[in-house]
Amino acid sequence: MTIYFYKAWQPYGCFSNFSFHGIHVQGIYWPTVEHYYQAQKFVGSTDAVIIPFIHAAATPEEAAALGRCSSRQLRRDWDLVKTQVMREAVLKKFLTHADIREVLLKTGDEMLVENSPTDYFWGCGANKTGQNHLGKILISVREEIRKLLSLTVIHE
Ligand SMILES: Nc1c(N[C@@H]2O[C@H](COP(=O)(O)O)[C@@H](O)[C@H]2O)[nH]c(=O)[nH]c1=O
Repeated sequence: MTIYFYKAWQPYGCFSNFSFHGIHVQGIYWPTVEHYYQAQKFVGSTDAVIIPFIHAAATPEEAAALGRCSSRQLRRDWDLVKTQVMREAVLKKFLTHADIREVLLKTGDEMLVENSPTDYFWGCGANKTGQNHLGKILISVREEIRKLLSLTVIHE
């Protein structure tokens, strides 16, 4: 049975990038994957000054609002790198937090779908025809963690 998730306070909300499960990346702590992801849009761009503000945003909603501002200049390679940026952050999240790693592993081989009514890239969109890249990333992270666990013990 397909597992749908979207808002952090709904069932399987820990799969949302807006859930408060922080990650360390290259020595910097980010309060949510969403903070990290939105900030990466501006690495090396002329609008990189926004990065500390995204980092300091009190909520992921605020971080997303800053990152989604259409008048700012995104890094040129963003469309090429964004899926890999997201995958690395999501992998880090589930390697860092044992409780939600268990939730992810317990989903077995179920399909995971970000049930966003508006996002046809990361989610399935309003009519379920979206590409669901976040769900696909979670499934591939689930597989990678299973492989890692079969080889070694994860050190948090
Ligand atoms: N979960 C969730 C959303 N979905 C998230 O939004 C991000 C895409 O942002 P962008 O590339 O800027 O359009 C990505 O992390 C996706 O999972 N959006 C929301 O407004 N609220 C939410 O609770």
